Amino acid sequence: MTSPLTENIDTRAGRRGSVFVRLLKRPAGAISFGILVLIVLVAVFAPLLAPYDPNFVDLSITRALPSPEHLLGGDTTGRDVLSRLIWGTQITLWGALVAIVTSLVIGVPSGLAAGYFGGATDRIGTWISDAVQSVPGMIILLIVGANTGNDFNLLMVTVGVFMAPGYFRLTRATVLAVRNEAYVDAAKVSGLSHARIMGRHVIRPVVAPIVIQSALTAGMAMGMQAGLQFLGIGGGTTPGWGAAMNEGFRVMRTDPLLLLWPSLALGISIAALAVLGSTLADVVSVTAPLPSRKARRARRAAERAAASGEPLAVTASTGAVAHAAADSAVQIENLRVRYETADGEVEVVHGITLDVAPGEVLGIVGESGSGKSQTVFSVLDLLPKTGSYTADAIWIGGEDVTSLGRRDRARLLGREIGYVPQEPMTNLDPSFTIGHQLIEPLRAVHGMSRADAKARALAMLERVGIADPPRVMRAYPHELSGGMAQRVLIAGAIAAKPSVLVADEPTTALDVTVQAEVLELLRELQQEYRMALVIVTHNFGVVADICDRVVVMRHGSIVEIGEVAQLFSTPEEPYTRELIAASLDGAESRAELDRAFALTGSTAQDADAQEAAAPAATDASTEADRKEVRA
Ligand SMILES: Nc1ncnc2c1ncn2[C@@H]1O[C@H](COP(=O)(O)OP(=O)(O)OP(=O)(O)O)[C@@H](O)[C@H]1O
Repeated sequence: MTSPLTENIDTRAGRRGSVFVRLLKRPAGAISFGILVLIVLVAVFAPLLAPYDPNFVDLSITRALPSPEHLLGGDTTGRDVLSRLIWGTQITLWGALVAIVTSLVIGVPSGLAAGYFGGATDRIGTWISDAVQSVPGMIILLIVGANTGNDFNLLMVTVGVFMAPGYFRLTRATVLAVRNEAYVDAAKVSGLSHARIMGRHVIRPVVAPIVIQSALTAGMAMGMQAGLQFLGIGGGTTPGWGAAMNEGFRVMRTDPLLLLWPSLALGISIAALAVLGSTLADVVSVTAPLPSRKARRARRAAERAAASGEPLAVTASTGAVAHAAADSAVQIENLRVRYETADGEVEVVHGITLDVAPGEVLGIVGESGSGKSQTVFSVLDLLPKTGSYTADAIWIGGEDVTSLGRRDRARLLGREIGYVPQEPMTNLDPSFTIGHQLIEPLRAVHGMSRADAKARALAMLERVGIADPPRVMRAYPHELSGGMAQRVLIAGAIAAKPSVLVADEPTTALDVTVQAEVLELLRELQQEYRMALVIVTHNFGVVADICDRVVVMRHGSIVEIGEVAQLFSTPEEPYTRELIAASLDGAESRAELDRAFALTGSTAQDADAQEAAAPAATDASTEADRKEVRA
């Protein structure tokens, strides 16, 4: 029997094959790769391949033309040209390797830190990178050469330092593009450390551009090294290609072959590296990442505000609290969120106060742009770099977290607070299997053994209604439907049994048939684990279905807070009345649904039960629908 997962599998990735196979399928890729493999083999086996000692002088072959004994002839001092070229391959590749490793070691971590942390780290890193680029490299190389007795390795390290800004800029730009991706936020919320997020999730998209850049940089390093030896710097007695070119250049008129051989070797190597780099770029087809969810949302909201002529900042209004801070699961006092924009600082949440009791379900409802997400992002400490908040206090689990350092604050994530995002797909890292993404936080944050973490992950997947947990553990995110991905994220969010679960519009990105199941699942889990649940939504239907109390927000302020039943029956604010009318207008009531089901001989509850029993099958049809729509 085919499992729902198999039905859902998107086989495009498999058909495309690995990058390496695709590279070799292109003639340019195969030829350049073949040439480079040959060059590396020559370098590695130089002692076996070279027929003579590269420095052995036999005056009888001085400036000799090619012959069966000396295939490329002899040089001006009577040494075998072929042997020197073969040994030269080794020294040339070694020099390029030293330069590349140096620039990678300096450029990639600093670019990663600058892009990921931004702010002062970014400014200082960029300033140093610009400064290094503005220094005349050749003069520094001459100084290093003169003061170190032309030490070859030190010279190549210096070349590496001057090439590091290339890696810095590339890494920084790539990280800037992904650092606001939802899966990076999801990794933060699951409690992973910055170092781990950078080392596992942020570095992935950097790898392909770095490999491509390295192919090009290797060619440049070879050219630099040959250039230095050509100028008589760093050559010494080493038979590098640059030194051979220097010698050949001096006798170019009488013995042109002595210049030809090393020039050919260098030219072919650099060309092969350049062709390999550009073919690799084609194969990987590195495209600019899409703008992040937050950026898209900010842009949409700004466009809406501009179209309606509404100012972003409105008069502040505070909410009310129903529980003492120490008894609350979450309590926020006078929260303000601000953003730096091109027009200066803009306040988008204006001093709101609210609380959530342990085991309570609180809905935060409001139209798009009302500040719901900014409120929960502040609690989760997930505001983007341009955003900041101030609050008199934010209590989580009876502790005021505003007095905690960033590190201690981050420790709460994944333990005290779980987070279920709006867009399940973008919150899963496409580079790792589902199993890895569930197991990693359990091991890193909760110190579980691999076996325990795996058992917990499997149990959680089963609990959230995944039909074949072992199979889903081995799957990649693109192999899941939206509903399955959201169940996976819910499993991850509750795996550590947090006391508060924050769900930011958890059903918005899902098919309507799956929305009800996911809400039902959240409600069941909230009751089973006795968690507080904060659910952000723009839909009063969701509020009516699942919440105990509701906070109505508009333009960054709280309009009304109340028990759901009371708010529905006697809303105090005209805006709440409008919102309820707009949300429920046209929606079928439970009674209507039951009547409809009665005609077919079943009830709405029966239908819910059937859906819950076959969630993955519904997901499969959802995915099929999605594919149809895509087609
Ligand atoms: N990065 C940003 N820069 C500037 N303003 C921002 C940024 N992100 C959000 N905002 C602004 O903050 C306000 C509140 O946004 P928020 O994301 O909280 O809205 P929301 O109520 O969650 O809306 P939605 O239902 O669309 O998610 C909006 O006016 C938005 O323009």
